[in-house]
Amino acid sequence: MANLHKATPFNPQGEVVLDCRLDKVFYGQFQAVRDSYVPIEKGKITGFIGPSGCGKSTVLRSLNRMNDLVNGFKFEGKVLYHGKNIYGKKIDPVLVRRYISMVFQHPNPFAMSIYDNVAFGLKLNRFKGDMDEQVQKSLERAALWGEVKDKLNKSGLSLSGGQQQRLCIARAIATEPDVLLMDEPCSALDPIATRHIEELMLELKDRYTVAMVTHNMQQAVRIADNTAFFGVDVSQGERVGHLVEMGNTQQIFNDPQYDLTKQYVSGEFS
Ligand SMILES: Nc1ncnc2c1ncn2[C@@H]1O[C@H](COP(=O)(O)OP(=O)(O)OP(=O)(O)O)[C@@H](O)[C@H]1O
Repeated sequence: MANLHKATPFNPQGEVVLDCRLDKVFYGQFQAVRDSYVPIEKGKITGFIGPSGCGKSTVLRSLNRMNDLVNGFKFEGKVLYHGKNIYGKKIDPVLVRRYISMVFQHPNPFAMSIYDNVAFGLKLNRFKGDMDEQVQKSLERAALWGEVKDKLNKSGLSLSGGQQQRLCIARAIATEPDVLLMDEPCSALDPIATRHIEELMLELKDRYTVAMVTHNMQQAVRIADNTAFFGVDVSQGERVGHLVEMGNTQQIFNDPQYDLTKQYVSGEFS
């Protein structure tokens, strides 16, 4: 049997909010991910990079049980949130997603007003405070308030792509989550809107812990504090994604431990 690569565990200096050990992740009979230990450090941006199909989104979506909704999904491992396993028997996945929120690749505002988009999760969670204030605060934190304050009743779909993505971020942070998971949040945006979102993410990390999938290595260098590089293992005849290496972003890009990482970050394969 081939000697399977197992990454040297990354030990971050700071507090770990999500301590994630993904032993095996399946979609039906297909194993998508193996042996990946991915600690997410508090108040930092962690970037997930790697070639297509290496399991970046699968790992990200496993961190708030978003994949539970996929038929045949099976998770072996642990995701400890402040020490508690989110896959524990008595854990309510809806509550998990209240604290570990998600922003998707394509801006997906609901077909409702800007105000209602932000208030949506608050109503779902039976928010008891001042709704107007919370909606305003969320839009301010998402750097969108100035652009929409006079048209809160207009449809969220009437906004530009970059504004829609900021609206989705406002919606995601309205319930005051702890962790924001972002799956290629800028891939559908132009460079200016991308720059806005990146600046916003740098501001948000003071308040929220962020984990983000990106195909853009320059983006990882610009904004990620830590980087997890995933690869595809074909040694057993199937294509199984796994963590190759994780560390401080500077170390991953300037002094990687493994040849595979070196080749990827230098653009020798993609
Ligand atoms: N819902 C699903 N059902 C079955 N297989 C899936 C599902 N989602 C992903 N996969 C498979 O799992 C593997 C990992 O996919 P995933 O989307 O996590 O990779 P990725 O690294 O994010 O890819 P990309 O960079 O292309 O978005 C792929 O082989 C993919 O086809």
